[in-house]
Order: sequence, then C-alpha cells, then structure tokens
Amino acid sequence: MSATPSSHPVTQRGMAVLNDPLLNKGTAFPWEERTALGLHGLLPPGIHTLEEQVAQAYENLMSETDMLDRHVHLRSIQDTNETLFYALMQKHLTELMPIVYTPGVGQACQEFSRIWQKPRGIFLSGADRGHMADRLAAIPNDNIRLVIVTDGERILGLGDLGANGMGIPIGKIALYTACAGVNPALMLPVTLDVGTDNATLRNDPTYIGSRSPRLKGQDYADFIEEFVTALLGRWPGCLLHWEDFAGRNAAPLLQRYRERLPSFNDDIQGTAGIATAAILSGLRAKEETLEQQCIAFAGGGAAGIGIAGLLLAAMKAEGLPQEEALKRFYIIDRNGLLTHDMDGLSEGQALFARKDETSRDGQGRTLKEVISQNHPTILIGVSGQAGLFKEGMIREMASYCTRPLIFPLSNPTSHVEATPMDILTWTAGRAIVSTGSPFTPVEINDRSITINQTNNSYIFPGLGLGALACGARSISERMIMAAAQAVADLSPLKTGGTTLLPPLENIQNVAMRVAHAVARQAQNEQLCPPLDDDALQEALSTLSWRPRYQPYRAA
Ligand SMILES: O=C([O-])CC(=O)C(=O)O
Ligand SMILES: [Mg+2]
Repeated sequence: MSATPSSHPVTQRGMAVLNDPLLNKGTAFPWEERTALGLHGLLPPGIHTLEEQVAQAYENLMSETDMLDRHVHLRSIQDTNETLFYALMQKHLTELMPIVYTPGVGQACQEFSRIWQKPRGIFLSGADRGHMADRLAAIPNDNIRLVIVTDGERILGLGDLGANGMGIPIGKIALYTACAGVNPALMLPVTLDVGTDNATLRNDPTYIGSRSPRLKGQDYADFIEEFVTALLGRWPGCLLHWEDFAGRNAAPLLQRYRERLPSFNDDIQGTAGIATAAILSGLRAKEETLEQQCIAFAGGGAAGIGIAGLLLAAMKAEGLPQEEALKRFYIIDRNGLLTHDMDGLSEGQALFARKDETSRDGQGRTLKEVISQNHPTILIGVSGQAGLFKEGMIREMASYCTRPLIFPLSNPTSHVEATPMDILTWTAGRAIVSTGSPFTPVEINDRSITINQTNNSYIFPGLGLGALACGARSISERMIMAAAQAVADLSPLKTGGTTLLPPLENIQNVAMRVAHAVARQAQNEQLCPPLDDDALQEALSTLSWRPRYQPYRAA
C-alpha cells in the first residue's frame, strides 16, 4: 500500500478493524487499504465515498418514523462507524439533535435496558468497590481527557433511572464532537450504578442495572471518592463533567472536587450559563437591566440554584450589593417559597431563601401567590413538572409586565412547564419565551415566532474544550460567566435579528467562541499556564477532530 506521510498506522487486521467504530470506514475502504488490512471478502466489493454513505444513511434513518427507532438507528451507526455518524450529524445537525439529544435521549433512557446493544462507556457498580482503579486500568486508552459521569438519579426531568441514565453521558459526548469538534477518542462516558430507588425499574426483569437501593451517606461519598481517585490515577489532568446528579448531591460534589481536578456540573453551571446568556439578551431587547427585575424560579434544585447563583453574580457585577440583589429572587420548590426558617435547605437554597418571611407549618407561599403578590418579571421553570405554569398565572404576569421573560426549561419536552404556544397565546404574543427542549416556531398574530432553545448544549461543549485546551486546573464561576457572555454577545438581537440565541446551525461557531472566552478567563485568573494565541490555537487543534476518512497504512 502506498503510504502517504499523513497516513495513519493501523496495527489491527480484518474484523478487528471493522469492529472498531473509530477505524471503520465500511464500504468506503479503498481497495489498497482492504489489501493491506486483510479486509477482502469481509466487505462487499462496491466502494462508496463518505458523502454517498451519508446520503444513504440519512435516507435509511428518515424511513423510520418513530423517534425512539431513529435514536436506536443513529446510535447503531455511532457504534459501527463514528466518522459516518459525525459526518451525518454535522450535515443535518438541527434535524438530528432532537433525536440524539433532548427529547429523543429522554425516551432512550427510559427504554435503555431494552435498546442496549453494544458496550459503550464504563459502568461501575457496588460490585466494583475496591477495584475501580483496576477497572480503569483495563481500559485500553491512555489518553482520555474528558469524562462525563452520571449516577442516573435525576435524568433530565425524568427522575431516578439508575443505570439506564447511561444514555445521557453518551448523548453529551456526541454533542462535544458534533458541536465543538472534540476528538471522540479522548472522551469516556461513565455511569456510577450506585443502585436505584425506582421500584418499577428494580422489578423490571429487563433492567440492566443493579437492583439494590441507592447507596446513601458515607457509603455514597466513599464510592464517589474511590471513583475520582481512580480517575486521577489513570488519567491525571482529565476534566470531569458531572451530569444529572440529584439536587442534594450535585452542588456538594462539585464543591468537594472542583479544586482537586478541573470539573464542572453541567446542570448547575452549563444551564446557568445559557439561562443567563438568554436573560441578558432578552433584557437587551427590552432595554432593561438585571437590577430592575424580579425573578421567580419554579424549582429549587441544582439547575434553579445554579441559575440564581450566576444571575446574582451578574447583578453584583452591575454594582448591586448582595443583600439588595437577593431581594429580587423568589425560589419556589416542592414546599412552596423557600424561606429562611425551613428545615433541610441546602447551602445554595439557604442563600436564596427569603429572609423577610417565614413558612407556615413548613409550607411557603405558592407560585401563584408569588406571581400575584410580588409581580416577577422573569419566570424560570426548572421543576421537571409538566403543565406547572397555569393559564391564570401567565395571564397575570402579562397584566403587569409588557414583555415578561418566561422560560419553561424542564426537559424532555413531555416535562415542559407550559408549551410556547400556550404561553404566547395567553400573553397575546408578548412574552419572550425560551425552552430547554426544541419546539417548532409559533404562529401568532400573523407572526412566526422562533422559540429559542435555552439548553446547556450552547455552553458545555465550548466550556470543556476551552478548559482542556488551556490546561485549566479548575473551572471558576467567572469562566462560566465568560462563557455566558460569549453566547450573549452572539445574540442575533445585537444585529437586528429577533431571536435571543444564535441558531443551532451556528453552534460550532458558538462553541469555538465560548472555548476562547473560557481559556482567556482562565488565564486572567491564572488558573492555567500562560499561553499566547498561537499556543492556544495549537492546543485547540490537538483536541479537535473532523469526520473525514484518513488514509491508513498497515503497521
Ligand atoms: O440534557 C439536556 O437537554 C439539558 C440538561 O442537562 C438537563 O435537562 O438535564
Ligand atoms: Mg443534565
């Protein structure tokens, strides 16, 4: 085989080449490579280009009509030929994101035990305690740079899905590559199967996870500690992305580990970043400041407290003292408005609990009462409860606020607090609406209103890429703010457009801008070694990958 200088040496032969999704080219192997790698006879003789494969794969995919079937179909392409998978994703990103990611991935997680076909990522369960370092040592990849981990307890708004939550880190990895071009060979999805408290799953004969109740307290903490220690031993300097942990664990884990290794919690910080970007853009459209707002949250979990925290930082940056800024927040959780006297508040909840009122028998005021009595101008839904925003509440907001910002962010689509169509109908098209999952445009008053997707996928791919490229040793709140600001700066509203956020088609550009902003901020805070633009560019390209077939030579 004629070896070009840039050709990639391949040690495997025959089926081992075809079974490796990062090496496989399917029918696109040229004749000489088939000879060199022992593929003759294993492949049909016809030879196709990547473009032809993409066209055929797209046609096959679209012949499926069901969302879950399409998800399974795409996942099977990913497990067979990653170059084809990402070439397909990049060509049809807007259309395929809802299948690979929310809402498709939600349904995939609910059915994960039934659709599981091939190993991808690592499961660590109670049986692996005491052996996690060995489990990671057995992974034949010395160059993992980014690990996405879940314990499956709060999968989107769907709750405890145990080991079935693996669909989420797999989906997030697909977005790191599709949106930020991160080389898939550098990433690993991990599910910590610490048991599940979901009785339906435990009794389901098809369930693939362990059937014990969730580890709690010290046992849980020890499990996580062993995992992080094993991770640091195996891949020092790797970045840890925490995903879909329950509210009571998410913030404490982030606090415990964020200085030990570069890490961030996507539901707290990624969601906060994009919500803040969308709010800053929305306020620009209204020509108002954050300081002038009153903000109500339906949901005081990881996402709600994360968004509130970043908005608080943004208000303080505008010059508002903390005590004044805190008066603008109303967080309504399961037991109503959070007040300072309530038991069992997390540290983050305690910060935002109202100091000026008390609960009655542990119950705070309802969302409806807060809307009527305090007149919030921004309403954020992070409750996971479908239909929580009722017509009366939204109409009332529109009665005292010309253009309320209403963000029902819960995922997947089935858990949205109110549909954009309803919100816009109830507000005569005046609300500025943004959702976590994708929605089609709403036609109202002879106008077509595009619904922005305030999803952390605008933040995490660039955040991870930027932090890795600059070698950040930890990820600061100001790096998250820099990411939010970078997205807000790209808002089409700045250039005469009508949407809060850049369209999904531009997400690769967004990710790159976020990566640069994050790396620059890390340098400003001396959280990484000094590096000039050229060095940063070089580091970015070392992490990057494009879905193109490289020429191979036998090694
Ligand atoms: O995955 C998504 O679409 C956004 C997210 O992190 C969540 O809802 O937990
Ligand atoms: Mg999440």
